[in-house]
Amino acid sequence: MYPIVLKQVSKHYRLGSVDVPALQNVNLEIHPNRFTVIAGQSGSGKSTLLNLMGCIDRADKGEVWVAGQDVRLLSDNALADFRAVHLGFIFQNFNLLPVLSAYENVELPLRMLNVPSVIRKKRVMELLDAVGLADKTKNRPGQLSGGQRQRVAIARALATAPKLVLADEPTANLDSQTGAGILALMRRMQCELQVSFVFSSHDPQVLAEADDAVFIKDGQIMSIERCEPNQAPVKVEVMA
Ligand SMILES: Nc1ncnc2c1ncn2[C@@H]1O[C@H](COP(=O)(O)OP(=O)(O)OP(=O)(O)O)[C@@H](O)[C@H]1O
Repeated sequence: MYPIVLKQVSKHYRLGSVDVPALQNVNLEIHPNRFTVIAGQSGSGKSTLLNLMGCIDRADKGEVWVAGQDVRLLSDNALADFRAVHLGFIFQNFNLLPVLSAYENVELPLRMLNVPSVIRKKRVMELLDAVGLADKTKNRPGQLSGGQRQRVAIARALATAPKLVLADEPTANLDSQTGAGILALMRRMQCELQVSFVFSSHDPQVLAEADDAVFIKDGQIMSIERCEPNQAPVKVEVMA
């Protein structure tokens, strides 16, 4: 099963009396357990696409299937619950709560799902250990470097064991060396936990790490390249 399927998806924004087309008739399948990068220039529609995949926003037209669910059928409340169970999110600005410690930030999604405290503690400590921050559990975001904050955000995104993590420009606010470390960490977590990662990015470093690359321009998919290990990328036909 594909973690995400989009069929003929369109999205417009209204800016006063002006209609802004952000996505037009997008057809896309995200393959499981891979790094998929949505690449395109500023304003091409990457964030809009990621927001629809992450059930943060709704399409005007077309079908969005996430983890086998047609998300059009879910009410706003059901959609929020669905997101909490099935999806993890990583943002370029980390979006950690500044008043909470690293431990509490990672614990939060588990609290929201009423996971018992003993299980929460085990899970949070395992994840903070996995991202190399076992000694920073009490630090607040303001007491961590940018790379360390993004590590906390990765641990938080994985806390509920989602099969799909969406990352909006995850390396944009990091220097290239720290960004490379973050990408390597996400790759390791992907392999160990069998998670699909979907990134939006114009960072060449991120694109170089992609298994699958989706190139978008003016709200339309221009091309898709899928790359098997140790093989040259294969261009696949974009569905009209
Ligand atoms: N809330 C909004 N209201 C009106 N227009 C919007 C809104 N959000 C995005 N747009 C427009 O929709 C189009 C796609 O925007 P989107 O943010 O998805 O692009 P992007 O590729 O993520 O850009 P960037 O790389 O700069 O973040 C652009 O023309 C943008 O101006």
